[in-house]
Amino acid sequence: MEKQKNGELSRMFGYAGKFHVLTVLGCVLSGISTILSMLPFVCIWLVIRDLIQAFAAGDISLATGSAHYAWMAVVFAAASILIYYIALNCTHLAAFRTATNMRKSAIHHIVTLPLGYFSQNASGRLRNIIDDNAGLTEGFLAHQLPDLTGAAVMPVAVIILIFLFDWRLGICCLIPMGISVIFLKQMMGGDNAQFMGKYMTALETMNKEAVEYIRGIPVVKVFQQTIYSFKNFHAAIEEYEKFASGYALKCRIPLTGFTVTLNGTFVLLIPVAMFILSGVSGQAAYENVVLDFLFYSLFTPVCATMMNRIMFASEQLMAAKSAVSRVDEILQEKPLKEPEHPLIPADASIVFSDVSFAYPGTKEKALDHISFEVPTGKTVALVGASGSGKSTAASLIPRFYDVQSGSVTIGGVDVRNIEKQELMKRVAFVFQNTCLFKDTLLNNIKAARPDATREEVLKAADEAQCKDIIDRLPDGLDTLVGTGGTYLSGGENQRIALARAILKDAPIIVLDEATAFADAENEHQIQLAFERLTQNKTVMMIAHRLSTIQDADLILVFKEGQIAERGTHEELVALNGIYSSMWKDYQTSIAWKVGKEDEQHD
Ligand SMILES: Nc1ncnc2c1ncn2[C@@H]1O[C@H](COP(=O)(O)OP(=O)(O)OP(=O)(O)O)[C@@H](O)[C@H]1O
Repeated sequence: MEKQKNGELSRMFGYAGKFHVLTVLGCVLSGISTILSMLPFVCIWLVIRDLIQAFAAGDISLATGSAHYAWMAVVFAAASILIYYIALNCTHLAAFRTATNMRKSAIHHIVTLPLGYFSQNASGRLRNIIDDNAGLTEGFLAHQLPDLTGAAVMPVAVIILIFLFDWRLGICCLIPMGISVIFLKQMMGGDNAQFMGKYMTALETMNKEAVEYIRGIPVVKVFQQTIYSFKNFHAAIEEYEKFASGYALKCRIPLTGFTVTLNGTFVLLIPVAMFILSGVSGQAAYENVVLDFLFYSLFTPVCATMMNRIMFASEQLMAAKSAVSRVDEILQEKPLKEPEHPLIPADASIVFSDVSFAYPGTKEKALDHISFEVPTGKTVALVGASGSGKSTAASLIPRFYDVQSGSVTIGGVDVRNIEKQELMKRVAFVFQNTCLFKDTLLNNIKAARPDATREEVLKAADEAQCKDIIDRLPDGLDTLVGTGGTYLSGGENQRIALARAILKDAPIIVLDEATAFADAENEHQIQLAFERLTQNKTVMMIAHRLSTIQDADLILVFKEGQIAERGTHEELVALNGIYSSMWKDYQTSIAWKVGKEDEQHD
């Protein structure tokens, strides 16, 4: 993976676009607000000094400046709050824009990636990276970054105040701050600097496994299992717990040191003040030391608060840096390579020439030197045991993956030399699991061809035998389906998928186990829809139900990534090999089923 040249912060600014100016402005304002927030302490000190001096002189009316200083304190405090409010508005605006742009960039990029990327990266993980990480960055830029800038101004202000009042007491304030930085470094530096990346990976894995677990809840319920049967989820929780508690344990001592040091400033301040007092003589000098001590007493908690803010902001900075890197990881994934000189296929024939393919990250070949031809308008059926490579072969036609050796051609052109849009126009793919978006049925079917009219959608739905579904739904074609919408059965979902494919009217149809989830009634309707869909098309079809493929022009029997047998139904039955025994098994199962039904009718 290409290494990012710029730091994470500048990449965050990159996402903000022109809005990054607002982040900078917000940080500057936050710094000004911090300085202003210290001035009331100076004013209060001046009020106290005025009062003490007047009191010592025995005439309280001499404290003429007190009211003035008190008002100044109010004005500075109000100005500090107002400026901080404006600062946060600026940083929030920029943060919202940054997070939105991060999400948009990732989502726009993701749709350009080969489909195979999604089988390697679970949806739970991707959602976590895109959504949660953008949220994390938003929180950091909106709140912690301006606080961090404000906090960075603090030591400078303390140093100035050291010279303004008593440098010895000022140093007493600075020493704990300095020591607390050492503890802070222990918490955030060394091995712990890598912690946030590992922690977020553990969190992503846990999210991914949680999604898998929730998807599998029906299995858990039906088979009376417990969470422990989902070992991966359990392991992910334990891994997460290991990181979280491991980090907490590592931070135990430095965090205690940090808190104690910051809150223990008085341990230094009081003896040093007493030491200074022992060295002065005269009431005025005595009063001055007490007044200076009072100032630092007031000021110490402000230093502690600031250092705490720095600590939380530093932690958030680690998280935000890691978040940006994760989103960048997605953006660096290579999109599907577009051909430099795209070619147009002459027809809808498909040719696999000596194709071999192994899934990314695996050594085992899912397809091993596969060759076959499907002339335009003909049907090829792929059969074979589970895991024999049928779906893999089908997925190479629309370039869900690219072959590693050999070639897949459509109309004489290698699919890698066909423009993505052109390829998608030519191939309609009906998946094993049909995904319906949370939208109306109309829009779900229209996804295949967004410019289709309502009439065209209705015609396609009718041809896909969806009329009964539309009539049954409360708002017909305008009924909301998909997650949270009206429920459709597996077979009904597949008929909708077939309606989509009919509407698309692509010359090549790839059907992946289109009847797998259907009951008898649905299967009959799917069969009718399928016949309509495949008229005059080149068809590649994967089916376990041998009844649906007897008329195929070519049947390929897959075994461990290779084609073990090929021919028409009759030829393969006569061959007395794998297909013939599959066919016998199928015949037996049909006979058994018919026998059962007869028994029930008797
Ligand atoms: N995304 C993937 N990553 C890694 N290996 C995979 C992936 N998808 C499939 N495989 C492996 O590739 C081989 C072929 O799988 P494929 O899904 O093509 O078989 P299939 O014949 O279609 O099986 P089924 O009938 O069960 O769908 C199997 O060993 C499978 O485990």
